Amino acid sequence: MNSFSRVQDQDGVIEEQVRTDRLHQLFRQSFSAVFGSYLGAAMLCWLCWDRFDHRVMLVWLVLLAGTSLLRLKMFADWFRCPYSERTPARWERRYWVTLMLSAGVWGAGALAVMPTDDRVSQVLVMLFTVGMSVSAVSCYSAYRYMTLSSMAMVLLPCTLWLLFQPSSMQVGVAIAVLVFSTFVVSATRKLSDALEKAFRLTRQMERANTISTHAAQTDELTGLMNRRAFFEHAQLLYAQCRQNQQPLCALMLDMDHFKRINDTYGHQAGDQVLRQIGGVISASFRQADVSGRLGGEEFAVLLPNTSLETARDIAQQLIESIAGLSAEPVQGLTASLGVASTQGHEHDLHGLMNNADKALYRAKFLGRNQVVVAQ
Ligand SMILES: Nc1nc2c(ncn2[C@@H]2O[C@H](COP(=O)(O)OP(=O)(O)OP(=O)(O)O)[C@@H](O)[C@H]2O)c(=O)[nH]1
Repeated sequence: MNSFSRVQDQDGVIEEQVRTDRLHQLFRQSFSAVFGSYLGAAMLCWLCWDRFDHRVMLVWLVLLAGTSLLRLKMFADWFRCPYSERTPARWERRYWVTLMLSAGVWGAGALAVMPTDDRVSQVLVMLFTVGMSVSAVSCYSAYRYMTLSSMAMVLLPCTLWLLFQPSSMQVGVAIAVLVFSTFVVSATRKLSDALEKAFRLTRQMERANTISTHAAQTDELTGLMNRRAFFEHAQLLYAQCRQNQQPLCALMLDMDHFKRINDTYGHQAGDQVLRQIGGVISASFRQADVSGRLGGEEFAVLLPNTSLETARDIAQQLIESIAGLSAEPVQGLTASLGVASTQGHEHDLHGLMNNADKALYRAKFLGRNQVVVAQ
């Protein structure tokens, strides 16, 4: 994969994360709206009890109760759903459908209960529909299209009806509502843009932080942990093994006559060898093991819950894997290894590493290309 498509890929991941953040925000923001919309309708009915047709009012409230229950069921499913399954692909459509149902019943019901010959009731109904639309801005701002369409479903039926009435007062109210709505519509754009920008910035900062942390901990040449990161992880592993009363083994590896490789084939060939050693180490150990390049051509690995015998066998296999490497034009690569364990010893991490180091130098002293176990 080239760097351009990698960047595109990462941008795609961020876009998906932003979409998911918006969905979570939508669910967080709008739970109370389910009760709010029903209460609004109930309050309007109570205020206009003597002015509305009771049968129409009852049908409206029953239908609204149905859509509210549908929405509550959706929220219950959302809260029960595992975090990993709260994805836009799974929830956006369901949310949209229930919202449209609920807003549609609200808007159509408001028109149905509104008496054609009672101006006071008409103004009250309009007051409530405007109130409902404004609260949609605060509840659904993470999704502009949801805000706008729920506003339209609630507001438009009554407003359009008023707009085509003979009285100038009714037409005036409808025009005022439409003018007012245009301001709200432009506010929704700014609000949802600001939210999206905030989500994107947060995700980009998280990504930059991950990249810089990884860079600060990684040895560029081999891809293994660098010295500092190795000792940070080693401390944690040591404490964990001590707490669980498990043995911890340390392997110290040093390439033999590496200076000769550099001098004979050049520094770049030496770098290539180190890269290959990094590859062998990465491929040879478990996830629970901690490995790193301590500097130059020296590497270390910590093996938790491993006996000294197993660690020695692993070190021997490592020598064989290195001998089998083909790093043209370099031939006959060898390494020396020192192995030590906390088993039967009372030393701390530095004591353990020191013992492995002493064993390594003994391996060098004994002629290199071998494993020596610390006594
Ligand atoms: N190519 C390359 N060489 C490095 C790097 N870091 C250290 N070296 C070289 O590794 C060599 C280490 O040499 P020495 O410490 O004398 O060890 P050696 O030649 O391997 O000898 P023994 O360890 O005694 O077998 C030096 O020449 C360093 O310059 C690196 O990142 N890349």
